[in-house]
Amino acid sequence: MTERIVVVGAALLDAGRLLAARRSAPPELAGRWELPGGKVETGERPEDALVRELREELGIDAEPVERVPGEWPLRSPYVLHVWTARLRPGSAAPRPLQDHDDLRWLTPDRLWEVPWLDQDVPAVRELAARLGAGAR
Ligand SMILES: Nc1nc2c([nH]c(=O)n2[C@H]2C[C@H](O)[C@@H](COP(=O)(O)OP(=O)(O)OP(=O)(O)O)O2)c(=O)[nH]1
Repeated sequence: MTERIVVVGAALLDAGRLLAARRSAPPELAGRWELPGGKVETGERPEDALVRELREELGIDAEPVERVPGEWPLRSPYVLHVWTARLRPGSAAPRPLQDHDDLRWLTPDRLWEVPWLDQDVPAVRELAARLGAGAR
C-alpha cells in the first residue's frame, strides 16, 4: 500500500475572514483557489510545517490555532489536514511570494465567490459551517 502524505492547509483567519490563495502552478491546478500550505516533511510536526509553508509562500509569521477535525483525500498519496491559524502580532501582511498569484480575504458570505480546487470543496464546506456561512 502506498504511504499517505499529509498536506497541511491553513484556514488563516483575520477578523472573521478566511484567506484564499490562487495557485499559479502546476498547470492543472493554476487559476483555482486553495488553502495555503504544503506537504509535511518526514519527522516534521504538522504545526511546524504549516508555519514554515506560510512563511515561504506568503511571507507571514503565523500561529497555528487548532486542527479542524477531518481528513480530505487529494490526488493519491496526498491527504489534506486543515488547521486554523492567525497572524502573530507584528507579522507582515500576506503576499503571494511562491505558488500563488493572487490572495483574497473572504467574508463568510463570500466564501463561494472563488473557484476552489474541486478536492478542497469538502474542507471549505466544513470551514463554512464553522464560520456560520451559508451552505453550498
Ligand atoms: N497547499 C495546498 N495544496 C493542495 C491543496 N489542495 C490540493 O489538492 N493540494 C495539492 C497541491 C499539491 O499537489 C499538494 C501540495 O503541494 P504544495 O506544492 O502546496 O506543497 P509543497 O510546497 O510542500 O510542495 P513542493 O513544491 O515542495 O513539492 O497538494 C490545498 O488546499 N493546499
